[in-house]
Amino acid sequence: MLKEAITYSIARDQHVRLVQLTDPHLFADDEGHLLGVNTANSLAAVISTVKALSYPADLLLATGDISQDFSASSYRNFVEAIQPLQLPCHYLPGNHDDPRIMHLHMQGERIYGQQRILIGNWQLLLLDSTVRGKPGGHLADAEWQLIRDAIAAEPDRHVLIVMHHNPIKVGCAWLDQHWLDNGDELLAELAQYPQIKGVLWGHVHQQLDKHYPSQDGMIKLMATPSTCIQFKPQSSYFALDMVQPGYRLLELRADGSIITNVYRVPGERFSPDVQSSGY
Ligand SMILES: Nc1ncnc2c1ncn2[C@@H]1O[C@@H]2COP(=O)(O)O[C@H]2[C@H]1O
Ligand SMILES: [Fe+2]
Repeated sequence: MLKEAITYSIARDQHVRLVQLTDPHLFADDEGHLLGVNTANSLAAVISTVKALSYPADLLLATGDISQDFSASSYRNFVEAIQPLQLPCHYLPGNHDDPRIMHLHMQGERIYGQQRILIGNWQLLLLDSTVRGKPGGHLADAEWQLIRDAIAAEPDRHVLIVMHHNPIKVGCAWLDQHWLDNGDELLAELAQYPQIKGVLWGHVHQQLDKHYPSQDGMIKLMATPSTCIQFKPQSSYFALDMVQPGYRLLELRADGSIITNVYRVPGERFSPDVQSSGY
C-alpha cells in the first residue's frame, strides 16, 4: 500500500525551491576529519554559504552519508548544524548510514524521513537505494513499486526522484563499481513516464548535469558535490579533487522544467590530503 505523503501548502502554479546537501560524513566528535577535512567545519561553511544567498527555499533535502562513524551523535550534530537554515528537512540513507540509528536520532521539529512529498505541482520521491553492508546501491522491488504507485496516485504532478546512489556511471572506474547496479533498468523504466522530470543523487562527491531521453522530452540527471571531500572526475583510480565543498539549489517550475545550479564555498579553505588512497 502506498504510504501517506507529506503535503506542503504551496499553490499548483507556484515554483518549488529546494536546497540539497549531501554526504556530510559527520562524526560524533566535532574534530573528526575525513582525509584531512574537518567535516563539521566544511558542513558549517556550506551552510553559511547557503544562508548568505538568501535563497527563498521551501525545503532541504539531505541525500545520505550523513554519518561517517554510525554514531547517534553524528546524526544529532547534523540536525543541530542545519538549524540556521530554518527549513524543513527530508532525509534518506546513504551507504555510510545506519538506517536504524539515523531514524532514531534524526529527530527534531520539521525533520522527516518521509518518502513522498507533495508540493506545488510536484511529487518528490525519496528512495532508499542502499544495500546493507555494501558501498554500492540497488533499487529493491518495494522502491520500484513506490514509483509506480505514486505516479498512479498523482498522475497530474511532475516527479523528481531523489536517492543516494548514481543510476549512471560517472567515469571514475573505482567509484563506478559502487553505482546503482540496476540504474540502466531504472532509467529505462522512468523514461516511460511523462511525469518524471529529474533524478537527483549524491554519493559521487562531484557535480554532474546530464540528460536522459524520455518519451516526453528529457529527464534531468543531477549529481551534487559533497559538503566535505570531493572526488576527482574522470579518474580511473581513487583521487581527490581540490575544488571546495558544495551544494545544489533547484527551482522546480510549475511547467515541469528544472532550473538548477551547484555552488561551492568561496576561497580555498578546505584542502584534503591528496596523497590518500581511500577510506
Ligand atoms: N580506494 C577506494 N577504492 C574503492 N572504493 C573506495 C575507496 N576508498 C573509498 N571507497 C568507498 O567508495 C565509496 C564512495 O563514496 P562513499 O562516500 O560512499 O564512500 C566510499 C567508500 O565506501
Ligand atoms: Fe559519501
